[in-house]
Amino acid sequence: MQDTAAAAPSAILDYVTSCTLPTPWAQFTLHAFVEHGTGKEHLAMTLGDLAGAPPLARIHSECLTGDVMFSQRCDCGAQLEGALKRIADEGRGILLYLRQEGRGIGLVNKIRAYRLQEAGADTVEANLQLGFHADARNYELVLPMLQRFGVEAVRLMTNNPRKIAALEKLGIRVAERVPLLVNRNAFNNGYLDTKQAKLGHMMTPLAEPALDGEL
Ligand SMILES: Nc1nc2c(ncn2[C@@H]2O[C@H](COP(=O)(O)OP(=O)(O)OP(=O)(O)O)[C@@H](O)[C@H]2O)c(=O)[nH]1
Ligand SMILES: [Zn+2]
Repeated sequence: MQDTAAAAPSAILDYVTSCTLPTPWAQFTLHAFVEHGTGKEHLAMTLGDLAGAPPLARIHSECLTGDVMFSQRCDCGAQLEGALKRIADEGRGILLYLRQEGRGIGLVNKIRAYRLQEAGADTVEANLQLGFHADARNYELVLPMLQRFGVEAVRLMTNNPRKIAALEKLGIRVAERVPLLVNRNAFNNGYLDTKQAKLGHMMTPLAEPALDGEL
């Protein structure tokens, strides 16, 4: 059964239900959405009152290997943890967890792409060799998800200029970009350099105090 929704129904996904989610850093509320057509289950984690000034926000793309299995090939797990810690520090914010694994190509294809990377391709070349775009993600779900919480503008934790452009195209104002530079290591150094060189990621040093393990 669907809970009573505060926002108008969306044509592309349903808000279903929520529960409290205690984490090491704060007690969040976890919200479940189901996308029409694909049936994919997308999540939001919220903390505090989101009305008023643009809240701190993270739009996180699923990375099972990084978020769950502690993979050091990428920076995803550390970014997820860093984003939740920052929201907890402010006592207010929202994280959307979008099920677009492997920049939208899925887990099995990401593993194929990793295998090609072991043979010398970089992260972009591997996607292209498999017949995919370098980045196959779509952010259209973000608008109805944020609308569910009355959020029209955000302070976005990201290094990805294409994510900012995608949100602004949807009509979501990015009031500020908050860099999220975490866990550069011997295994993901080349991957992060390729993201900067070929995907335009902004790998600038932070102008604010670093989190544990942050660059
Ligand atoms: N296809 C592919 N996907 C990858 C690879 N490494 C990580 N990913 C996926 O990339 C997504 C995260 O993309 P990133 O570019 O790290 O981060 P972003 O969300 O675009 O940018 P930030 O907001 O700065 O973190 C997740 O869906 C990961 O599963 C890879 O080598 N190949
Ligand atoms: Zn990852």
